[in-house]
Amino acid sequence: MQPGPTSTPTSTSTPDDDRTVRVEHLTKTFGSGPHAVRAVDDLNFEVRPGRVTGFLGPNGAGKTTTLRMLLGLVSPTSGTATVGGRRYAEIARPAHVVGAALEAASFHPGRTARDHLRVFAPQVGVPDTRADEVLALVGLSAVAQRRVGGFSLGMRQRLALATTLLGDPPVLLLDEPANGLDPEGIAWLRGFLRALAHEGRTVLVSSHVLSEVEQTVDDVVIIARGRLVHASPLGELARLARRRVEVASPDAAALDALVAAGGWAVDDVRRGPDGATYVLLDVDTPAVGAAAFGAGVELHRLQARDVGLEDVFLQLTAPPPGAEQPPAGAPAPARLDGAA
Ligand SMILES: Nc1ncnc2c1ncn2[C@@H]1O[C@H](COP(=O)(O)OP(=O)(O)OP(=O)(O)O)[C@@H](O)[C@H]1O
Repeated sequence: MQPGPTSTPTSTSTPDDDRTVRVEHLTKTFGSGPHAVRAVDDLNFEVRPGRVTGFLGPNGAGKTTTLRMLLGLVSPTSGTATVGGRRYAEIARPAHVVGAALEAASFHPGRTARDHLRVFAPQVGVPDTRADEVLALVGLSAVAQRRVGGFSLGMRQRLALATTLLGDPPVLLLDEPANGLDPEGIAWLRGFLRALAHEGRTVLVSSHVLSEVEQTVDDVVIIARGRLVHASPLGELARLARRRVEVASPDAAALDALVAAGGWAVDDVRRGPDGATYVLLDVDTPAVGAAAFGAGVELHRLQARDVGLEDVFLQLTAPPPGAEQPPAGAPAPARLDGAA
């Protein structure tokens, strides 16, 4: 069984508010004039402790820039990014409050895993012995004395996680931690992040692929073009997935009449020498089948085509129609859920 990341749950020692990550009216514009890039645009969201939150958006959506602002590595053009109500620069012992792994960390290839951590231990203010503790947490004890240069990508990701855990922080900000992991590595990461959240920590994990984190996260914050497009528990996102039914008949006129009589919303219709095919929304196959049977309409196909979560994610983050390269600061698409 996967050991918990620490033996002392943080939930009893740290008040909830100290672990809340909050982004308010956060905006970052890089450059100025015609070449300005609005990487983050009036972004608002909150990440709660005791849960794993997926911070999702396509490449270039502004995830890394937001995380960098939370870590005080980039200053906002306006708005605030805080952990426990404080900007990173105002936190007294930051490594004991926020653990962060941004992009693939660079390791000195000649150093052993243990030495890598021992270099960081004094900066964080923990004893050398903490290196072995965090190596054990991420399952790297057996390779503690091996040089990092020979590590696989998965081992490097684990070492990066171990580094973030040195100060036993209650808040973890992880940028694409599943990147490049094989299915076994992803399964391990899932269990590990869930254990961290179970201890009462705040875990924010960015990804540009929802399916990568779908089985890990409790909540989702989805951004596109620097703006919030959706924030909710994962279950609410699933409710946005609309049911679809594909129905085909060799008698196009009869199918037209059936669809009109049913009053169903039509997502798509195709006509050809073999008749017509409709894709209907928010209806199920028994309802369409029963109506066709009742009206005596011959069907050649009747098939459910449910929309998966990934489709909802793509729909939410798709560029507005006709805007392949949206200009800096372009307005976000309409929110499907009215999220704030
Ligand atoms: N230092 C910078 N100078 C200029 N533009 C930048 C800078 N950093 C980021 N950007 C731009 O800001 C936008 C958001 O980038 P960011 O890296 O935050 O997105 P992301 O969602 O993390 O994407 P990815 O998944 O590809 O890492 C992009 O258009 C990027 O090119």
